[in-house]
Amino acid sequence: MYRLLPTEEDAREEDRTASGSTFDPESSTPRRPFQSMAQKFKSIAPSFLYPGGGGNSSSSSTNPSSWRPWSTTPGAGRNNTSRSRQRSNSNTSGRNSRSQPQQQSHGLGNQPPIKKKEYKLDRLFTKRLSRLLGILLSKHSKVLWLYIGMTLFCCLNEGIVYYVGMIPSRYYKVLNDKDSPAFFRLLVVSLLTVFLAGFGKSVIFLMGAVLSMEVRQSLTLYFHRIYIQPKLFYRVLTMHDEEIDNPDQRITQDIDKLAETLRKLVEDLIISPLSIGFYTWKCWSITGYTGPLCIYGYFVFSAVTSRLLINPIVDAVFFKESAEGYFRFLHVRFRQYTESITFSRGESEAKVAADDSLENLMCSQLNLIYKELPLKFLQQSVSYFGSILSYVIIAIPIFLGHYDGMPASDLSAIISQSAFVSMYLTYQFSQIIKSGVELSDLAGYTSRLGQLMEALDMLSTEMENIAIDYPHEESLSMDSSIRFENVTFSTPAGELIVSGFTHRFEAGVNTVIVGPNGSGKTSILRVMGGLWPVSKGQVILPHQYRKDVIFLPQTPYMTYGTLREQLVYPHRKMASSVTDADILRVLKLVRLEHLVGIIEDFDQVYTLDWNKMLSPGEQQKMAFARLFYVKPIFAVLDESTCSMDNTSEKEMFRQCQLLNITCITVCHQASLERYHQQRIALDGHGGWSCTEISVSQQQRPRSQSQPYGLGSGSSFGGGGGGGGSGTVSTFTSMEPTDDAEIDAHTGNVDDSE
Ligand SMILES: Nc1ncnc2c1ncn2[C@@H]1O[C@H](COP(=O)(O)OP(=O)(O)OP(=O)(O)O)[C@@H](O)[C@H]1O
Repeated sequence: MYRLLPTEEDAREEDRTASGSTFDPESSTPRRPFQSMAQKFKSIAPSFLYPGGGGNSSSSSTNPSSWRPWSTTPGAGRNNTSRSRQRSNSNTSGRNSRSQPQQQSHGLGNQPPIKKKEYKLDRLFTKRLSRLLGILLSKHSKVLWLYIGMTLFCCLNEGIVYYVGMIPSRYYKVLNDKDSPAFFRLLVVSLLTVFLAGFGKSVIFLMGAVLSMEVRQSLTLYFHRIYIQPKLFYRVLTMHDEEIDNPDQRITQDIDKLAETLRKLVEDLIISPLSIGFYTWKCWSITGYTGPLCIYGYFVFSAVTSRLLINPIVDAVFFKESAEGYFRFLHVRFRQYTESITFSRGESEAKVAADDSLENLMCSQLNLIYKELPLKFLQQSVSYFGSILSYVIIAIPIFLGHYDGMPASDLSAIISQSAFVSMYLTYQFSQIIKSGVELSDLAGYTSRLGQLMEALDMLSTEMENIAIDYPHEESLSMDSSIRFENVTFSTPAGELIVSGFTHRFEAGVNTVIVGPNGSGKTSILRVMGGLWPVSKGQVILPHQYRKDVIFLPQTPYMTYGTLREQLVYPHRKMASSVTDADILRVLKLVRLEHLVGIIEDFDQVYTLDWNKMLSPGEQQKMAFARLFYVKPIFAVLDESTCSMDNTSEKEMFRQCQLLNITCITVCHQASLERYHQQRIALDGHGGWSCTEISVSQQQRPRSQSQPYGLGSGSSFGGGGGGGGSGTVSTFTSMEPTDDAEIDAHTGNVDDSE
């Protein structure tokens, strides 16, 4: 069966077990000021929150050279079994890598330290941001046009804002002069301009919101394109889940937050250079050089101080987002495994895990809040002090006597103008300082997305190299067999699974693959499907491989949609060509006719309900319905009938035979042999054997059939434990398994039919 990799939760559970301690949120130390909180966060956060930590730099997520061993390098040659094993020994990879850092960091107070300088505003950030901006600002992108439109509109609005800013000084003048007609004219004009300024601001807000949406859409589409790719998707989620935590969260949430942050930055800063130039000139003309000098000095001081305060925030944002992803992931898993948890009465353990994860999240959030505090303080002080500064600036020329002899009405107008101009200039600068927080958020999100992009790049290169070094060739002839020629392959952790496997899966000859747990039965299918590379040999697939070979996993994927779409999954576009008669025919073949009474009609869309409406056995039948609709040459079945009753199971194989579908079956029930003509047995140490299943064996009642591993006369090809291929040994080394019991137990029922 397809093996679920240990998740972070499993890892942490192992971690706790190893340390002999259980985290109890109730008894954990009370929250103390920032330092102790951060320490506590470090101590309880899962190790994946510290990429490359634990003093074990080889597991760093950002260091390409430390990528997991299974990856191939350009031009890597064949015969790398021993090399991959070497690599697996020297690297913290695969299953070993999961436990190693945990052993170092187990318990609650022995976590590896945060790599303080990992995420900050540096060259790497600039590189990653430029790449993201490159995606956004490509030639025909709407983002570019929105940005240009927003810039123009902001410039226009700035003109109106300046006009509004000058209105008070004109009021001072007309009021001082007691000029009533001028006052009423000014009133009308000011009302109109204020209205225009308000309208301008709301249009800018609208454009900003659309811009943020477009940014999100463009980036998400880009990530969908590079992430949801054949095989690569699988590799990220199953083999690189340690390096890239929660890619789903990065795509669904981090991009959204990045888009929102970019919107704020653009809105705040889009025309800052223009406004700063203009208001510097205006300020100079009113106050002389002292005004701009004071404001610029003030800005430089604030900018340097805020720069120092930003870097720690970038780290904190990154870790908070990781903790957020983990927390959400845990709840998704609860939903997914709700029944298993309830059956095993695991609710309290689930609660502890959820509380624990929430505690991590709260710690990282508090950590972020504390780290943002000094910056917030600086920002607030900068903006309040700015208003005082504007009066200090005009005070200088007044006290120096530059405006001596000027009428009071003119002087008050000048004071008002100067106050507005210098306040607006400091405001522009304070916006830049304020953007510091946004910039630190942006850097955090950029790191997370940058990491994902880099990992995906690396994996696609890996995939290309796999394609070059270990080709899964599609046969050029019309030969419809699947051929393994001297194939050797290992697990991602480098453990040899099968050595020198040579076999021809012929159409019309059903083959069963058997062996103890973990011996590599599913892995042979993974190699056949091109999910795993081989280190030696070749796999040759039928000419129309995609059409002729269909894989049925133990837990089929129930797609969201109509029954019609369910049936043609994954070829949704074909749904319209499926007639109602087709549906009824295949439902009957798999004994799911009762569905017709359950669903409203064949075009009614169902989402999660498919999993609720169909039991695991029925879901497996639905997978067979897809198979019977497509009628390929080969059906590759990975324990695909394990949840079915015996009668249904028998019926599925009978239908396969009637429809000329050849089965390649991985299974544990020896009873299934009766539907096959060939048996491939794996010993779990690289050895394998292939034997014919005699007619008498096929028809023997199940209670008398031998359990796997005891078939006399079988012989191994390949080297047990990685020995030279071609050695022959008897099959007796394999232990009898529980299959005998299952067999005897279920056999009676079946045989009675
Ligand atoms: N993604 C992975 N990373 C590391 N090792 C893996 C991975 N997937 C599978 N393995 C290892 O490969 C070996 C073979 O696994 P496989 O799933 O092929 O076994 P199987 O014979 O199908 O087992 P079962 O009978 O339990 O279904 C196992 O030791 C397993 O731990």
